[in-house]
Amino acid sequence: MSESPFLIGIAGGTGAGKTTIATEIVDAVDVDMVLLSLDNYYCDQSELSPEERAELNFDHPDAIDWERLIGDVRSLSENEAVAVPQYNLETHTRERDPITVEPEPIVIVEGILALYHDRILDQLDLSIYVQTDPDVRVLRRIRRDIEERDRTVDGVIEQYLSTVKPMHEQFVEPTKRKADIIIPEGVNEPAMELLQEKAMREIGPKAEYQEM
Ligand SMILES: Nc1ncnc2c1ncn2[C@@H]1O[C@H](COP(=O)(O)OP(=O)(O)O)[C@@H](O)[C@H]1O
Ligand SMILES: Nc1ccn([C@@H]2O[C@H](COP(=O)(O)O)[C@@H](O)[C@H]2O)c(=O)n1
Repeated sequence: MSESPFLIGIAGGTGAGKTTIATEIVDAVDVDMVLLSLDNYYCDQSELSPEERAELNFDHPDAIDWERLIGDVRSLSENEAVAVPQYNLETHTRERDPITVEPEPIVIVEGILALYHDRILDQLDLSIYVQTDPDVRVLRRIRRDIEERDRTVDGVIEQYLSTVKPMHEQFVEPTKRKADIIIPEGVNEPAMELLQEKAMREIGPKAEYQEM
């Protein structure tokens, strides 16, 4: 692959539907893609006790290992493979072994702060902000965190009020102004069709070139 991949950033509050949108684009467009989630780039906290880890603020930009993320996005944009860290959201720790990810014609970077850092933003060809009502997001989050992240209702509510909501207002929501496109309420058919067409248009000539 000689050309640079097309880089898409998808930001938005917790539970907005970022992962769902990214996955739908990957599934619907007949081109190989890399999906890079900011959830993989949380700093390792294994030196702390489980109780101390659970108290951390995971919604402040300092929670993210930006150097690693910025380096990996740059490597993928230069068609180099990367070793993506694997993060365990139940234990708040980084797994021992990363997973090697090969470059592909489309790279999607997805996470609450995907549009926060200028060194990521500068590399993006298309920036998207998913805007979903806070009450919808928090209801989705309660269900997801209990089912998938081994959390309790009380824990989710406490975390939401103490860090998730204030950090959203301070750091996540303002990145909406940096987005090329704002998608309301997560996955919706017209928006998905437009995004899929856009991805195909951008990558079409490269895909044809690859087949030669
Ligand atoms: N448009 C939608 N309608 C209903 N449920 C949705 C929709 N989009 C996402 N969800 C659900 O909400 C939860 C959070 O969605 P997700 O895509 O993981 O959000 P994010 O990545 O923004 O945190 C998941 O359980 C998902 O299945
Ligand atoms: N150890 C961690 C790391 C992150 N979180 C929360 O995840 C949210 C971001 O993920 P989304 O899929 O919801 O975008 C973020 O709001 C953090 O609070 C966590 O709980 N524990």
